[in-house]
Amino acid sequence: MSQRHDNFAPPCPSAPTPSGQGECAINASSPPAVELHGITKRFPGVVANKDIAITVRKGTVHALIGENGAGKSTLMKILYGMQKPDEGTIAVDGEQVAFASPGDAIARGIGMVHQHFMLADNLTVLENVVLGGEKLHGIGGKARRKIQEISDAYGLGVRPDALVEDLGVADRQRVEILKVLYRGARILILDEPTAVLVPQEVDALFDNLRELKSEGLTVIFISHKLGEVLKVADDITVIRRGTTVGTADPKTATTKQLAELMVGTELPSPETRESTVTDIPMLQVTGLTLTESGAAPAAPLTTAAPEDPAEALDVVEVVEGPHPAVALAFGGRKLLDDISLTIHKGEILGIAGVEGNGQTELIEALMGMNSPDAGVITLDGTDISATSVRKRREGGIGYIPEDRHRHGLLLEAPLWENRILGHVTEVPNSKRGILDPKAARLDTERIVREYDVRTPGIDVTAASLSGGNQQKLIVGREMSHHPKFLIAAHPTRGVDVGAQAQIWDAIRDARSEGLAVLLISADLDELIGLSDTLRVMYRGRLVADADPATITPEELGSAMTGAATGHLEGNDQHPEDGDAR
Ligand SMILES: Nc1ncnc2c1ncn2[C@@H]1O[C@H](COP(=O)(O)OP(=O)(O)OP(=O)(O)O)[C@@H](O)[C@H]1O
Repeated sequence: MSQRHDNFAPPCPSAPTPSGQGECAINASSPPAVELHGITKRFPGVVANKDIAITVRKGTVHALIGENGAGKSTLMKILYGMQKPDEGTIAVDGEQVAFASPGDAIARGIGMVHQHFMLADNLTVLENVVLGGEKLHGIGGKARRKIQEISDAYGLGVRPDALVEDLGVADRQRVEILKVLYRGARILILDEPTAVLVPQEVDALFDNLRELKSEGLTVIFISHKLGEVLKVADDITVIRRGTTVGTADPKTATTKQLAELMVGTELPSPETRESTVTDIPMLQVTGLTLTESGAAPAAPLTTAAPEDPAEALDVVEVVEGPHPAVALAFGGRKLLDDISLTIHKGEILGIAGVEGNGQTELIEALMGMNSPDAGVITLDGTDISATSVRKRREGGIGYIPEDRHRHGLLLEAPLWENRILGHVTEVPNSKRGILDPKAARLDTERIVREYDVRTPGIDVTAASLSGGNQQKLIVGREMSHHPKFLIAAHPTRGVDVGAQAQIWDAIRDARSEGLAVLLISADLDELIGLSDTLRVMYRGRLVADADPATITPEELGSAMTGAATGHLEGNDQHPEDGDAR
């Protein structure tokens, strides 16, 4: 497959070129916002960045794309002072810089918004923004005025006194953006900013980005969503296997061309194949209810390195919350409100919903990680409502978690131990109840091969894999146990287009052999394309059904924000939901 296309130019040279030479032409009077030249970064067994050259023009939105493990995050961490390059130079606004820490980068006007938001829920927007930046504008009236001023200037619509826990995902993201602007950022790095947004929210974010660049700010963002990249970027740099392979012009390039340049394959489509839904129920949930103060916190799998690997590789213990009657007496908010659903053998049931509407609690209830106040869960005809996480896993539940760092991996453990995680008693990890590291290692090597996990070996830690490669390892592990029922939460989040197709294929192949799947995804194309049945979750309730064959992402997106449209088969009276509300 050709690596270069007519629309692609070689990487920009480090020095500004005279005008009239395509995308690299930069107004000589205005130095580029960022110039990276000859950046090389090595990790044991891996060259993450190799002689990278990128020129980011001031006042533009610059997209960084590339397959999983290509080196995008490493490069941005270098620009933000989180990591030091082994070789190469960085120039900001035409001046060479060397950052020892993010503090140095912030002082030079560089801000980064991470994929995982870092706001304190129980504080207000104002408190979150000033936290750690008290010296800038104090903590009172001056800070408030500054926040309002920034919010108005860039159309962010942020309310200083709102409590962060009351804000949706898109609002939180705007607070994060405001926070870096408050600290004086003129160059913003956004790491996969649209991964958690519905289509309408993506459009609003892009309006904000346009606003920022019209004020002369520069945005660099990492994304795997090529359609969005073409919509908002002024320049696109493609990274492949650690090095820049070209820049693309969003005015003329297509997603197909970008995908080819990135991974050498065509853009996959998640369209559902022929239906394989049977009438045999695999998972049945009736009347599942969970109130806020009764919700048990979901403990992490464990992050400390334990002495006994078998102990570490087992799954969480449930922490009991207060008695349900106590919780109700205090009038807790319902996180799950009388949820009933059935997933049949061979069926993928997709749940659409803005994050924070009960999806996490539903997953935790199905896995046995919280204690619902009421409701019955049966798996393949057996009541599992009161069984442990381990028993549910052994009973055939596969689990691709929402948060792979909290619930999917032991970050400091090697890959082969992560392959055992959650399946410690099962073949091939154990033989007659005794751990079999040799077999587990061999099987890890198979998963690495089959799922194309890019790694120098199976003894490196999970933390050293790129985000997408961590995801491939988890999917490979879960599918290897041939579950009866799979909880797939954002199964392709952070995964490049090539690996995405592979994960979709793995799920669909297993479905055609009878796997029942609960699919939760913020990627509405994926949700619509893969699901046989769609339900919409809003404020802890399943409020509507939709037909994946006819619904559009936009229609689904508005239903998710609570405004069910006529295009949905509005479903206050779904047969399984009990009384109409
Ligand atoms: N701290 C580290 N130690 C060892 N190897 C690392 C470390 N950080 C990154 N790597 C390796 O460097 C390479 C580039 O990783 P990076 O996270 O930059 O990729 P990426 O393009 O951001 O991928 P993704 O799209 O999956 O997030 C990968 O092979 C990764 O395993």
